Amino acid sequence: MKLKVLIADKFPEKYIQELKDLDLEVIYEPKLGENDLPKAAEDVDILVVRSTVVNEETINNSKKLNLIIRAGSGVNNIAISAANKKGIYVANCPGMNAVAVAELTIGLMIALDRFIPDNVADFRNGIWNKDKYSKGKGLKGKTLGIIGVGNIGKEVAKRALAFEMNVYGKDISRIEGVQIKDFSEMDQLLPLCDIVTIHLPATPQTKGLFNKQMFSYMKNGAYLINTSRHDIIVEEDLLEAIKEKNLRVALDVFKGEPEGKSGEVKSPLQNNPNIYVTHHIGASTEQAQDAVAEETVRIIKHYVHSGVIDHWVNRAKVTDAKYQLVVKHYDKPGVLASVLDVIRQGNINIEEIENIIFEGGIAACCTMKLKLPATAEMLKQISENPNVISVSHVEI
Ligand SMILES: NC(=O)c1ccc[n+]([C@@H]2O[C@H](COP(=O)([O-])OP(=O)(O)OC[C@H]3O[C@@H](n4cnc5c(N)ncnc54)[C@H](O)[C@@H]3O)[C@@H](O)[C@H]2O)c1
Ligand SMILES: O=C(O)[C@H](O)COP(=O)(O)O
Repeated sequence: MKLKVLIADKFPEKYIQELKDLDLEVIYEPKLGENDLPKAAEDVDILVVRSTVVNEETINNSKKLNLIIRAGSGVNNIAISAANKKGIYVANCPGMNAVAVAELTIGLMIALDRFIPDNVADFRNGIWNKDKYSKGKGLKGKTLGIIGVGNIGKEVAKRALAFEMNVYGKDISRIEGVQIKDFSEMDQLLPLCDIVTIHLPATPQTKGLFNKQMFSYMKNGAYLINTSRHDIIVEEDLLEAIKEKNLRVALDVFKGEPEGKSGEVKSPLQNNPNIYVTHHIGASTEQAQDAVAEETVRIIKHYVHSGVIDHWVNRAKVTDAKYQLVVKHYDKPGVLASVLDVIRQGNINIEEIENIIFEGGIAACCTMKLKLPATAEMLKQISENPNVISVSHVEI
């Protein structure tokens, strides 16, 4: 039976055809919303989404779902904890839309500095105002703080350096791959920045990070750009900070973003002259959408042909494994079963296991990560199997 793939978001036609060529049953329903998915994904093996929400109900209701691919970067629209409980893989396409988001970020930076959207709006309303709009500060030599220096943050850094800006960064990991000054504390970094741009994932640690306190560290009149996720900013605190400090702000994401691709929108940010909002278009260039779709097809192809999930995001980062047992053995039926039987009798849980065959198919090596140590007696029993070549056991 063919594997069934549901694509529940906009996806380029060329790549849908590539999936069909893999002998998969492909269902393309780009208009499905969060509430349609529990029924629509009930019977599919692979689900591909962009920002469409895959909630707990969709996951719990699914009968065969094995892989959810976020055709994009942020996976916060997927109920990962529910997927974990059912052993459903979640993967994404990291870096594939990074350039597109970086380009939008630079665009927003210039738009803020030169009041481009207001220029256009006035012109469309028959108003000429060279005087009012001739107050750009210029970007050269200004200090940019990049919060979250991952795939997107790095692309922003490269472009800002080409603009001859001072570029500083803050990340939980060491910043590598771009030559920018790495700050560990926001209260040290934010007061230096003329422009702050946020490129963080939405996680429990980043939720509400930009609150009253963070805004208190920012310079009067600084620009703030957020193209990541709305939850990182406390919007009420932002509105206060705009009043108090005359911050100027550009957002590609905001609270209450409509689920559909078109329709009405209502937000308390709407009538504030210090705020520009774009329509969550960071990733929406033809180049980025092609790159994301190509990567999605590659992930599916690799999974179908080898069972390997690339960019698997819900694999446990740490397990309870404390010991490693490596058994080299002749690759014959029943050898591994006998080793596993010894471990079972010792009531030890195997957290991870991998069996690799040497060229020629005669010998193999099985590496097991164990929760508890194997006893000397167990190791002796395993070694005594004539088909076992060697045994090693270490604490990890
Ligand atoms: N507007 C759009 O269309 C659009 C497009 C793509 C991505 N995004 C959003 O941008 C986010 C970033 O995308 P990316 O591709 O650069 O992701 P990424 O994973 O490559 O980079 C995120 C960086 O944030 C860092 N980080 C995580 N938690 C942190 C914390 N608490 N403090 C400091 N640093 C932290 C990580 O170490 C990493 O370097 C995505 O998660 C997504 O939400 C938006
Ligand atoms: O995380 C992402 O990749 C972006 O938010 C893009 O979202 P989209 O695919 O819905 O445009």
